[in-house]
Amino acid sequence: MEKKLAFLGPRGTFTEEAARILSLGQKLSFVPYPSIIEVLDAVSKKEVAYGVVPMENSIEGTVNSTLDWLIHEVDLPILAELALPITQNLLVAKREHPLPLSAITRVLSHPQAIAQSHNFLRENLPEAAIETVNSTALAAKMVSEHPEEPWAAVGTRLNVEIYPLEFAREQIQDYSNNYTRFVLVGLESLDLPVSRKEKTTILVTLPEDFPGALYQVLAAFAWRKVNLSRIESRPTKRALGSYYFVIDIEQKMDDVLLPGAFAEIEAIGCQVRQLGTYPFYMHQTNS
Ligand SMILES: O=C(O)C(=O)C[C@]1(C(=O)O)C=C[C@@H](O)C=C1
Repeated sequence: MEKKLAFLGPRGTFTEEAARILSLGQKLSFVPYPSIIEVLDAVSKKEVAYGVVPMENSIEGTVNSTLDWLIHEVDLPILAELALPITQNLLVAKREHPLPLSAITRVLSHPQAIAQSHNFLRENLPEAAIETVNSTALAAKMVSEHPEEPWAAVGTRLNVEIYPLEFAREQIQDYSNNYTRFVLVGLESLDLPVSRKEKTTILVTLPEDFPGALYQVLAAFAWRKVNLSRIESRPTKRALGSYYFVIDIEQKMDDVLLPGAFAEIEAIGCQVRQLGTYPFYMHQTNS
């Protein structure tokens, strides 16, 4: 039986696009789930073998629900990561006479997509009500199902092929260099293409009342000349002002350097949890 891969649905999300690129050449059946949390839970409960979810956008930053669920609720290794260029478009239902922008009363999309097109929406549709939903494709589907309403969705070009929609305006994102990083998670291994870039992500908990602990964590990598590309603090949810640090390391897990750095960090009372060691891919074009 074909293994299943869960993605943030419905059909036509950026996440589906990322999932298809990440699993190229594999025989997998794709299953849409209505939210990021449901994707991660489906993998954790082994309803599916793999899941793909968005992790970070270059304009809007971390997708908190992904990171928090991976930290607090499930124990799923990251198997691969893909950076995909994102272009947002204003989509309306297909109709006989084009709908002028000034007639649009409601704009629907995923909060990240709204945030990526904030200036365009403020300048061109100042009167429209902005409403957030679970994905860009859900917004597109809802707009296409109500052709009689002057509504618009912010979403991918792909949606125009899937739903009866047309472009009201193409390329509406506020910055042209718009990328989102997606992660593939799963409890089973997968044959992935070799990549020139490998990464390791860890979660570090600092001891309480230890002045300079974060400095010492960073020092353990610095003197080994290990490159870090991200350090992000997320609340532990246990007390106000108590944080985890999520650190992206620009190399795969090895036998010497990283175990040495982790042991040094643990020796000062920190906890280290590996979230994955995986290949990183960069995709240059999108649909
Ligand atoms: O709604 C979608 O199409 C998604 O795949 C989600 C998502 C996100 O969560 O960041 C993915 C990429 C874009 O940054 C906007 C939305």
